[in-house]
Amino acid sequence: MLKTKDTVLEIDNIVKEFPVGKNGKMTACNKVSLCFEKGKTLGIIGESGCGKSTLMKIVMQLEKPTSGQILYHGEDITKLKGEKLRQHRRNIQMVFQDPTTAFNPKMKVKDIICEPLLNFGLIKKGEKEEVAKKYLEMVELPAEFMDRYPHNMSGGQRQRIGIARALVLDPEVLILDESTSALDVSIQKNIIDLINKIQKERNLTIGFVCHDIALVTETSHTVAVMYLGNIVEILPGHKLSKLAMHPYTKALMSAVFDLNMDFSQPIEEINNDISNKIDNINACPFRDRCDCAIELCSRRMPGLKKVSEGHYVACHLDFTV
Ligand SMILES: Nc1ncnc2c1ncn2[C@@H]1O[C@H](COP(=O)(O)OP(=O)(O)OP(=O)(O)O)[C@@H](O)[C@H]1O
Repeated sequence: MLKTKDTVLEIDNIVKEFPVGKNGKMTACNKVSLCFEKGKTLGIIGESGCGKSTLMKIVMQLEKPTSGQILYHGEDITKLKGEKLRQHRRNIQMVFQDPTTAFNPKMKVKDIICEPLLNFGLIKKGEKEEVAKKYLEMVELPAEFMDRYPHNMSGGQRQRIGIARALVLDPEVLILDESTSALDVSIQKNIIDLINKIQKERNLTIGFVCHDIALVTETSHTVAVMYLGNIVEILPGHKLSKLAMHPYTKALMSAVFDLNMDFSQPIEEINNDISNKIDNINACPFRDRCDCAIELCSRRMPGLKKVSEGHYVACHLDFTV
């Protein structure tokens, strides 16, 4: 995935290893490179344990990478420390899966929304009501909600407060890590519509991590497919079902879109034992589950190759024939 003049944030060759046992290690992200474009949504999909959240935590500076860089407008933010890092945090904000756990239950909505601004000394206490009203309006909640406590709200309403709080510092990039997964389908749709609306209004750049492939397809301009720490395919979101080429992406898609699927049969589970698989850097990580695997797949890791504009696949199969 190539950097363009509109690239805001670049994940550059990120490796994240976690220690396992006494001397072992597990690679949660293996040389991942991705670009976030101004005003666009980059969706990241893949089964549980493939490394999506770890990657987003590195982007958010909640985890340090083992190697690689995160470039925000060309500056490596993994090297930032102290006040520079604190100030940088305003640029990239995150909405968590369950905002309830992130909120102080003793704080009123207006305090929750305004806390980041007060922390940065950007408003005075007397301005809280005015700011809370503006942001409640943005997330389509009535102004009276400012005096409520989080436990007096529904899950969807709480998530709207989470979005308001994340946007109050006017970040350029918003990371949504399974931010709608805990909600009912109809509420999910409302939240996604709201995020799409805010994205257009603010030209917001979004990173969208989600299990729901249909939702990602609908929302993301570009989708990156992750398997055992590796990006195996990158393609335009709205063409995901039509253009998917990597055998893993196709398997994911068929599990979602095949209406003739026999649901009485168990869906094949991901092998979560990542540790001994991913560290074989001389092989394709998907080879053991791939019906199309050839001899080369066991001895060489395929790199991402461009197959058409905005479409990259990491597979030894020849897609030109
Ligand atoms: N702090 C940690 N220490 C050790 N291993 C970790 C740590 N954090 C994550 N992992 C491992 O790294 C791998 C990737 O985890 P991660 O949470 O990034 O996956 P994910 O794709 O976001 O999964 P999910 O969708 O279930 O949240 C997993 O095997 C996980 O067990």
